[in-house]
Parts: sequence; C-alpha cells; structure tokens
Amino acid sequence: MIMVSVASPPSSSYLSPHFGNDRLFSALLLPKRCNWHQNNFENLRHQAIKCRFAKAKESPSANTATLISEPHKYFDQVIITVRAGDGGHGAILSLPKPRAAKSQGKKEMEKTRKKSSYKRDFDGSLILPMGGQGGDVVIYADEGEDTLLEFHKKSRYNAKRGGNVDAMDVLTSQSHDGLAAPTVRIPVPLGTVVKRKRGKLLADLTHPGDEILVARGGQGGISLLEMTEHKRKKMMALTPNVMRDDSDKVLLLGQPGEEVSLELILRVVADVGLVGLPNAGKSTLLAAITLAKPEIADYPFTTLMPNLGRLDGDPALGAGKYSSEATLADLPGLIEGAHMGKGLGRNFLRHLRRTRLLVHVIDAAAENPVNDYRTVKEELRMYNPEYLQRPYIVVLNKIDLLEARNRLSTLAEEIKRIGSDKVPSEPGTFSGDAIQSLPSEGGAADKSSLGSFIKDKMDKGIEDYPCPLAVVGVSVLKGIRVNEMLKEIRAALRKCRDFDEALE
Ligand SMILES: Nc1nc2c(ncn2[C@@H]2O[C@H](COP(=O)(O)OP(=O)(O)OP(=O)(O)O)[C@@H](O)[C@H]2O)c(=O)[nH]1
Repeated sequence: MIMVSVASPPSSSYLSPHFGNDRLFSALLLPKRCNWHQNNFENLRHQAIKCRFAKAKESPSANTATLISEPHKYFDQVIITVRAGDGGHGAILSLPKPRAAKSQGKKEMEKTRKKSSYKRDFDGSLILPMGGQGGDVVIYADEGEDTLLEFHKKSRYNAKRGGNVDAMDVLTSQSHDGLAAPTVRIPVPLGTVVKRKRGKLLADLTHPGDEILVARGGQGGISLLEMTEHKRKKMMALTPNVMRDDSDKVLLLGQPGEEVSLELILRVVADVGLVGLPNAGKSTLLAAITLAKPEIADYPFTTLMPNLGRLDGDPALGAGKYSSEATLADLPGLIEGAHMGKGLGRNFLRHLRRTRLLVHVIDAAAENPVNDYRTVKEELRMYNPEYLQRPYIVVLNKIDLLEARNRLSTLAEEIKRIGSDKVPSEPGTFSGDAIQSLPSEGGAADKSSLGSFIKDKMDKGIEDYPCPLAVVGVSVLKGIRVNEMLKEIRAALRKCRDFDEALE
C-alpha cells in the first residue's frame, strides 16, 4: 500500500477504479477533477491502480489528505468461495394415540381415520417427512455482465439451509417436508471460465444461459418414528425409519452443503483482436469504426482492460449483412516480455484465444515500426505459437504524419516479407475453437498437441508463420483510408467464415 500526502484535496471521497499490474505499469489515471496534479502524479503511474482520497485518521491538519493506492485488482480474474446450504433436520415423531379416536362416534372415527391417512409409498410403506434440501449454488453466463469486478467487492456466496421438519412430535397426514432453500444464482459475463481454485476446469460459460452447478446443497435429514419396543417389529414392516436407539438420531441431521473455492477467469469473446505496442492507435481505431468509446490518450497503457466494439455488417452483402457483424476487442498494448507477464501481458494475451482474426496496429511514424511489429509477433509466438497461425492483417497507422507517409510503401513491403506465403491448411489453424484445445492456463491438452506446441516454440521463428492477408496504411485519427482498412478486415473475416464452413 502506498500512502502519498497531497495538499488541499477535492472533497470527493472516491475517485475511479483503475486496474493495472502492480509489478509494472498500471496507470494512475487521474479523474478530471484532479488535473491540477496530473504532472506530479505521472511518476506514480507505475504503481497506483485504484485510488481514493481519505482523510488521514491521525492527521493533525484538516487540510491534509492521504492518497491511498489499493492493491492491484484484476478485472478479469478472481477467486471466490461459495457455500451451498445445509440440509434441514428431520424430526422424531410418534403415531397419534388411538384412544383419542376411539372416544369419538363411528362417523367421527371414520372421518379422523381418513384425515390421518398417512402418505404412503407405492409399496404401502409410510412416507415420513424429510428436512428441506439446502440451496445449491449455480454460476451462469449473463449478457448483462461485463467484468468480474463485482467479485472483488463480494467474494463469498452462501446459499440458505433447508427448513426443518415442522412437526409437533406426532405424525399426521399434514406432516410435510421441510422447505427446500432457493438456489443462489451468480451471473458472470459471457466468456467466463470456471475452475476449482488451483484445480480442474469446471466450465467454460460462452453462451447466454450456460450454467454450472458449483456447490450442491446438503440433503435434508430423515424423520424417525419412536415406538415402544413391543410395537417396533410391527411398525418396521411398515417403514424402515423406526428409531432403535439414540445413535439413530444422527440420521435426523441435514447433510452439510458443499463449500468450494473457485477461480473465475474472463476471456473476452470477440471475432477480431487488435494487437500492437502501446500508443499505436488501437483504441482510436476501435472508436473510428465502431460506436465504442475507449479512453484515448497520448501516453502508453491508456487501455487497461479490453474494450469491445461492434462492427456493423458488410453493406455489400445486402440482406445477408447482419451475418457479417463482428465484435472487435481492443487489447491493452503489448510490450517486450509480455508473454512472461510484463505490462499485464499474459492476462491480456489470453483474451486472444477466442478471436478469429488479428489486426496488428503499428505506429508507422515510430522510430522503428518493423521492429515494433516483430516485437509483438514474437510475444504472440512465445505465448502461444498458434496465435501466429491465425489470419491477420497489418494496419500501418498515423500516415497523416509526414515521417509515416514517406516510408509507407517500403514499410509495407518489408512487413509482407516477414512470414511465409503458405496459407494454413491444417484443420484448426483457422478455427477459433481448435485453439481451445491448445495448452494454456487451465486448459488440458493432449500429448501430441503439447508436443507440437513445445516444438513450435523451440524450432520456429516468426518468419515460419503465414504472412499477413493484407497490409494497409491509414490514419484512424484523421479518417484517411479507413474504408480501405474496413474492406480488408471484412474480406479477412469472410475468409475465416468460409474456412469454418468448409470445416463443418
Ligand atoms: N497523428 C495521429 N495520431 C494518432 C492516430 N491514431 C492515434 N493517434 C494518437 O496516438 C495516441 C495513442 O492512441 P491510442 O488509440 O490510445 O493508442 P493505443 O494503441 O490504444 O494505446 P494503449 O492504450 O497504450 O495500448 C493518441 O494520442 C492518439 O490520438 C493517427 O492516425 N494519427
């Protein structure tokens, strides 16, 4: 925890949540109200994630406040504990005394007999009431959820216990089971992977309504009939639940509900993943072609969590245009060492797993754009060589700037040369689904895919993987050649779809 004293704070007690890696970058993005400190805080961008102003408890001066940075919180990974409800208890019951019935008239006796006709099983044996089932805990995919942030505030979920058998010691026809407790249903965003903490994968909740029962409620206890010894034998012919001695009482107790610690990991589900170094213009690109409003600024790591945007259908397809709509994910900038976790690298690299097309965004006005491109490709290769098998296009951005415009054609040629012309033909190399069988965190892989994964990492370089489907120069900020870029993205998406259909 970092404590920084600042003078004359604004009155706000809570600013805005930001997320980053406490080991490395992570920005302290000051809210508008804090512009007056922007410069002073630039150096703090290395550490702070979520900040709030709080009056220092022992502060001698009322004008002094303390800026508290809280520990890093991932928006896309969280550990929670869930506990299902215990089962309700059964009861010790006795049969009503027959004398009471005998004292009534004949008609009354008949009525009472009918009234107290107990519930019976198909074989005629008595059914005794049971304690209610404890509440289950279910996790389900909900389109209305975007992040796992809520789980940092609340990481424990308990279902209620089942109701006890509410009998007044005597078995009657009215005796009924204890109430079952309701299921606790926990919504998570689409694309959430549910795992046991440090254990096996339980579910991959990709579609709306996908769900998994993660903790089962305890079963209710049974009820027992208490009998005098000489009646016991006769009664046992009617029901096995006759109490023989005190040790039977444990059967009355409801079973405990399951308790598990779970790891929830959110993997963005998008058709297109935008990758590139920080500041390349990925967020600007997303904002230029979709309605998304990502944060854009001229310092690196503005994007700390993936932004999603929806690309409209291809108008050239007429009525079929809606089938060509696509989701784009703008991922935080990658840097050298990302595959080892630098700059949030691994956390975001895994979001590419479900994308079908990659768009490399390069700042063509940067010092060495080809090197930048190689760095990103190398990081992808080191994280998962399969990422380089995926179809991709390269966007050379910022051609409104002179230095970019002057070198555009040579740059495009150079980039096209990095990679082989061979179109991937093995089934799965184009398919997003096949990627899921590849080794990664939490994903079990068969021996052969693991073998080729390691071999690929050792033997192949970025030149051995396919070259881009297209290289386009644009200025997403100034709207130069954005339509050409869109055409290429759509054409590439069409290829992915054709390929998928051919596989089906
Ligand atoms: N001149 C020029 N500047 C651009 C262009 N596209 C983006 N920029 C600027 O480049 C800076 C970085 O843009 P972003 O879109 O935030 O870059 P990013 O790749 O998302 O950055 P990270 O969030 O750090 O990964 C901003 O100041 C943009 O205004 C462009 O076409 N031309």
